[in-house]
Amino acid sequence: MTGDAILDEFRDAGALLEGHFILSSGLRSPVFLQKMRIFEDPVRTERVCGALGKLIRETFGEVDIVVSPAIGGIIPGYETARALGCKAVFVEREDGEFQLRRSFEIPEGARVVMVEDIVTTGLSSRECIAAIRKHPGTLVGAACIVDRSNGKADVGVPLISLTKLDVPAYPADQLPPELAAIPAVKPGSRAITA
Ligand SMILES: O=P(O)(O)OC[C@H]1O[C@H](OP(=O)(O)OP(=O)(O)O)[C@H](O)[C@@H]1O
Ligand SMILES: O=C(O)c1cc(=O)[nH]c(=O)[nH]1
Ligand SMILES: [Mg+2]
Repeated sequence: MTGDAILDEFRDAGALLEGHFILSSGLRSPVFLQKMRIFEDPVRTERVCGALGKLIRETFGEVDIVVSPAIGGIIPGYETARALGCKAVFVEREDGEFQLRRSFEIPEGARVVMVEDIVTTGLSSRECIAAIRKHPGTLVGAACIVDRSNGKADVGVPLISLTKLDVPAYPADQLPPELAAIPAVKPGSRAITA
């Protein structure tokens, strides 16, 4: 699947949003990829994650476990694992920090790939990787559907993506006037409390 075909999936799903968004990192952007509009469609999700699984196998070889960061990573992690024929587990926040919970295990000798939906700064990926590294198992690399950092994010292991984007993201105190004029919304789950 080409990078353009991936972006067409986002367009066709109504997942390519324009407005004023507060990203997980706190940065602001006029563009948001609402991946859940992809994941609401199992057939589209199978197509996209099938392509990610293929790229992972070509790049990293056989994999035993996919680990993803909740919430956004859970569905693509599961579907990519299905394409790879391996297990899917996820990390979730406990006191703000990603942890492997629910009796999930990453045993000694397991070949692990981290699967993220979207990478912007790479912060969530690095946090997920830090949680993975508390367990035995060998992290062979990281993969995402869209890399909004255009290849600039450093997650500490090789990161592959189905497509790269170069979209603006600004610190909150450096907004261009056209963005400052629009009320900001925060679609993601970081810092949401019960
Ligand atoms: O590379 P980063 O700067 O970390 O940004 C990307 C992260 O932001 C989103 O998650 P978010 O924390 O918004 O929550 P979600 O997974 O529940 O959507 C997305 O799912 C990635 O995990
Ligand atoms: O950086 C983010 O938080 C982010 C960007 C994006 O386009 N989509 C998303 O789900 N999260
Ligand atoms: Mg996320």
